[in-house]
Amino acid sequence: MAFTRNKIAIIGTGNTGETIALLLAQKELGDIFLVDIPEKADSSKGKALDLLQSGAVEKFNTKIASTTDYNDLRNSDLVIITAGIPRKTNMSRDDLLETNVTIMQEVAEKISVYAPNSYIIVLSNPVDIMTFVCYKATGFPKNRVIGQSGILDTARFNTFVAEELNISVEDVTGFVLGGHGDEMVPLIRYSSAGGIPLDKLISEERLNAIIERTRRGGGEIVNLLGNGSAYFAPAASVVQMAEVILRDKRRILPAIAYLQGEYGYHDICLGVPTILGRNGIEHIIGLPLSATEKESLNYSAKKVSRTLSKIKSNLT
Ligand SMILES: NC(=O)c1ccc[n+]([C@@H]2O[C@H](COP(=O)([O-])OP(=O)(O)OC[C@H]3O[C@@H](n4cnc5c(N)ncnc54)[C@H](O)[C@@H]3O)[C@@H](O)[C@H]2O)c1
Ligand SMILES: O=C(O)C[C@H](O)C(=O)O
Repeated sequence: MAFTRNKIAIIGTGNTGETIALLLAQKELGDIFLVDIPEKADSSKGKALDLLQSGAVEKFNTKIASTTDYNDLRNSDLVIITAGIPRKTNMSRDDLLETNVTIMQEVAEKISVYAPNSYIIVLSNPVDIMTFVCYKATGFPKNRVIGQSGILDTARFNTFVAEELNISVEDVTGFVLGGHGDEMVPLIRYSSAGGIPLDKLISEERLNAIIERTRRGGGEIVNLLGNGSAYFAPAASVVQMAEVILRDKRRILPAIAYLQGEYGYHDICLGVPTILGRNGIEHIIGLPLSATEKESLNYSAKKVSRTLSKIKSNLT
C-alpha cells in the first residue's frame, strides 16, 4: 500500500505561522509549506530552512519549504490561514477588520483555485468574521472552513482555574462558547475540575473574576507584548485542531462554524461545541442553555453580527 504524507500549507509566516510550523513539524503531522507575500520571500525561506534544520536535532521527519507561489499549494490537505495584521496596545480585534478582510478575500480565492479539496483552519482576526469571509470566498462546504478561538479561550480559562485551585491544569475542563471577543461566554455549568463542578470549588466572586480575565485574556497579552499579540497558545490551539482533523480523532472541541439555525443563529460564524474529525466539523453539538446562558450567547452573537453587517454587502 502506498504511504501518503499529509500536505499542510500555512499562509502567513509571522509569529503564529512560524510557531504553528514548529509544533506541526514536531508532531510529524505532514509536510509543510510556508506561504507569505513576495516582500517576505527571503525571511520565509530563512524560517523554513531554520525549522528544517531543527529537525536534525529533534529527529522529526518533516519536509518544510517556503513559497510565494500558490501553485505549490496543489493537493494540500490542510491550509492554515494566519495572514493579516495583529492588533497592538489599545486596539480591539475589530480594528483589524478592513485590512484583514481584504487579505482574507485574496487568500481564500487563491485557496479555492489551487487547493479546492483542502480543509481550512482560520486564525486571522477578527476570527469569527474572517471565518465567514473565508467560507463565502472559497465557496467550500461549511464543514471544511473552521475557525479557531474556543480552544485558546478555554486554555486561558483552564489556566486561571488551575492557578486558583493550585492544581494541575490537566484536571480542568472549561467550556467557552460564542464570539472571540470580550463578550465570549465561559459556561461554568459545563466546566469542572477532576469531574467536580467548578461552583463547588470556587466562590462566585472568584469565578466571576476568572471569567472576566478570560474574556480579556488576549488583550492582557497584547498590552504586555506592546507590539503584537499572543502566539504560543494560539499556535498550540491550531495544532490541536490540525491533529484532530488529520488523525480523525473525533474529539469534542469548540470551533467557529458557519451556522444555519444552530442555537437559533443564521448566516453567521460563531464558536460552538463541535465534533472534529477527518471531515472537519463532523457535527455541531446543540447544548441546552439556561435563560442567562442564552442571553450571554445572544449578546456575543449580536456583537459578531454587528461587525459582520459592516462588510457583508461588500462580499462577493
Ligand atoms: N484566532 C485567534 O485565536 C488568534 C490568536 C492569535 C493571533 N490571531 C490573529 O492572527 C493573525 C496573525 O497574527 P501574527 O501574530 O502571526 O501576526 P504577524 O504580523 O506576526 O504575521 C502575519 C503574517 O501575515 C503575512 N501576510 C500579510 N498579508 C498576507 C497575504 N496576503 N498573504 C500571505 N501572508 C500575508 C505577513 O507578511 C506576516 O508575515 C492576526 O490577525 C492576529 O490577530 C488570532
Ligand atoms: O488578542 C488578540 O488580538 C490575539 C488573539 O485573538 C488572542 O486572543 O490572543
